[in-house]
Amino acid sequence: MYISRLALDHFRSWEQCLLDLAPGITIFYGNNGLGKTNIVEAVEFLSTGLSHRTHSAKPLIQAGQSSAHIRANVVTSSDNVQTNETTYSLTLSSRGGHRARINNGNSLYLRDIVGEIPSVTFAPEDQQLISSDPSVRRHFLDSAAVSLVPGYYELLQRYNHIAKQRVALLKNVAQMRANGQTASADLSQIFTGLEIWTSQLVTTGIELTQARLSVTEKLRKPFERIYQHIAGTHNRVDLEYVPSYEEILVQGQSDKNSAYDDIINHYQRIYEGEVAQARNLIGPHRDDVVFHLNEMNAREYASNGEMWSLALALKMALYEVISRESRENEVQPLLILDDVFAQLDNSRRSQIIDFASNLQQVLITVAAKDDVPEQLLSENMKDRVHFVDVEALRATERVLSDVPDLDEFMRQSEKQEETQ
Ligand SMILES: Nc1ncnc2c1ncn2[C@@H]1O[C@H](COP(=O)(O)OP(=O)(O)OP(=O)(O)O)[C@@H](O)[C@H]1O
Repeated sequence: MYISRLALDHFRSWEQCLLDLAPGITIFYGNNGLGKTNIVEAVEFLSTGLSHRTHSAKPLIQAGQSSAHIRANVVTSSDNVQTNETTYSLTLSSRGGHRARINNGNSLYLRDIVGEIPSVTFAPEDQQLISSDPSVRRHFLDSAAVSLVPGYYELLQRYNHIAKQRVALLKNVAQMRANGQTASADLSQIFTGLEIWTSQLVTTGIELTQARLSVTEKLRKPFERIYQHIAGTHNRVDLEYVPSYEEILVQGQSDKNSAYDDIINHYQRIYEGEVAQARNLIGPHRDDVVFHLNEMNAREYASNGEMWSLALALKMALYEVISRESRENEVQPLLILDDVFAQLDNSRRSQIIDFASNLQQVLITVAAKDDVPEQLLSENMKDRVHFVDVEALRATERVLSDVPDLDEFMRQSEKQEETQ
């Protein structure tokens, strides 16, 4: 699978951008701040509904605009013979409620197309995957699960919505108590609401926890094998999912109902604390993942280099698992390497290039052409490696941005091609 054409409209710093892409390795180069990461971030968002740089879609929309568009023509092929071309388009709105479309079909939600173009992104932020706070590791789990668990994106959105509603009610209770309203019809209505939202939170949270558990289980073995390949077979590594709903691990996955009862009891025990802090004190939004390196918690003991290797092995494992699971559809995920070479030593750089060399499509960003590793410039890679000068692309944008509407813009550029 590869993207043959990418069009952006009011996405981050891009007023408009139209790019034809080929299978193989495409390297976007240009000075800092030109918009290289913005291009690959658009692909990542279209693929996963998530960005490695932001938790909300708002910053993805060009400042001063109310919406942004991403459109990608995706070619699926087997044995390099093109079999199908599909156009995925997504309109991000600053008011939320993003809309998507496949070819000229009906209007869809973002959740309907998430995972259709599987991808894995390596970014400089990966170095902090092991060491930084749990939200970064949860983001990794979510981006893995959207490609591996059908319906996960919607489940996550649902959970976040329920969690927000529940917090609003906890705040109401705290407010009413502060005002001395300890018994009123309003308060008993809030209690009923709280009971309903808690029940929904637990049901959705259990599903989310089980999905994350299954993703971690799928990653564990390939992660260990790949880490040993990178760092030597004497190393033992493991991945441990630490769910906030620890009752799930005690009960075992099959016993959903008794886990439900135990978690509801847990919420009852911590109710006073939740009201005092106006927060959901337990739930998948507090999950974490622990990396064990030679029986030690890597977060506390691993060196910087080891943390890089753990993160690379994890991402490579994810790539392998997604490839394996989508094999029957003959879909090979896209690989995005955003500005990673400058931070890696020669050995890790080689490992990542060996990994990327034969994949169907790899999108790479580098600040300068000199940052491109030698291996990618060798004679035998010549036919597979393509370069995009992002400064020149910006210059084209200025000409094309006279056309205000993306659809019109796409039609014009297609017509232009036909006449050439
Ligand atoms: N929503 C937005 N609206 C307008 N401009 C934005 C928006 N979000 C980011 N930018 C601009 O995009 C630019 C950064 O783009 P990007 O991160 O793609 O750069 P880059 O070419 O990858 O640079 P580097 O090599 O430093 O990583 C910055 O100038 C930033 O101000």
